[in-house]
Amino acid sequence: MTKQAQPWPPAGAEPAPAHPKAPGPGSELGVHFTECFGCGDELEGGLHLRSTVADGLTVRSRFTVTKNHQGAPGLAHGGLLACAFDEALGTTVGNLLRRPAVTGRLETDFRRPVPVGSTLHIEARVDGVGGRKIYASADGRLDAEDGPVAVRARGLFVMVGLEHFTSHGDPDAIEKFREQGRPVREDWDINP
Ligand SMILES: CCCCC/C=C\C/C=C\C/C=C\C/C=C\CCCC(=O)SCCNC(=O)CCNC(=O)[C@H](O)C(C)(C)COP(=O)(O)OP(=O)(O)OC[C@H]1O[C@@H](n2cnc3c(N)ncnc32)[C@H](O)[C@@H]1OP(=O)(O)O
Repeated sequence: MTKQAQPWPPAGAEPAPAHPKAPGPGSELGVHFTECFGCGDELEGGLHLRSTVADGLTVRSRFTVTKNHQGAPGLAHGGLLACAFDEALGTTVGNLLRRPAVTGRLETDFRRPVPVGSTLHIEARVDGVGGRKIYASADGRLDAEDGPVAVRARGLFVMVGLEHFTSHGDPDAIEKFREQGRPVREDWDINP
């Protein structure tokens, strides 16, 4: 049986303009939570992904693969590459639309091996919105912004209210998150 490619974003999705208070081109997005495995600076073995707004609805992220991220000897583990894309897509959605959202679905295509020591340059964009659903996609290139594509990903994010985090998360960690003062500021649209 032939598998039919599904349109992306799906029919019915609409273009999603950046939030009026979204950080502009050239803005460094920083760490959203210091204990985050994707971007946090407190975890030695974390991915330490760093992100910068490019233009429009695009964010460029960088992640250097270390020995902490291996699957096969000397090569990145696919699950950790998926984590890097979850982070890159999530930070794109969160910061540009300024709505709390969580990953509902994440698809990854692994096209080339990613060696330890290489840097993955991930370009992510918001493709559209339909109701509470946000569609985003990203390409990851090896060692340069115009390097060969190693990984591609698509994510479906679902807008949630703050209660998603307060009712399911750890109160102490949430308190630490609040004390860090980021990224929930007055200019976020909190209630979906
Ligand atoms: C003080 C607290 C902190 C506040 C934080 C605030 C801001 C965030 C901060 C910074 C942002 C910056 C950076 C972020 C960086 C990285 C982000 C990483 C993101 C993650 O790593 S996050 C962890 C993994 N993630 C989860 O832990 C989610 C577990 N999950 C659930 O919590 C529920 O499952 C939920 C909420 C997803 C939906 O549940 P729900 O009950 O609210 O809504 P429902 O089920 O009705 O879905 C609504 C519509 O989405 C469609 N839909 C849902 N899932 C789908 C799927 N898989 N495939 C296709 N469609 C799907 C339905 O079909 C329906 O579509 P329709 O409306 O058309 O019917």
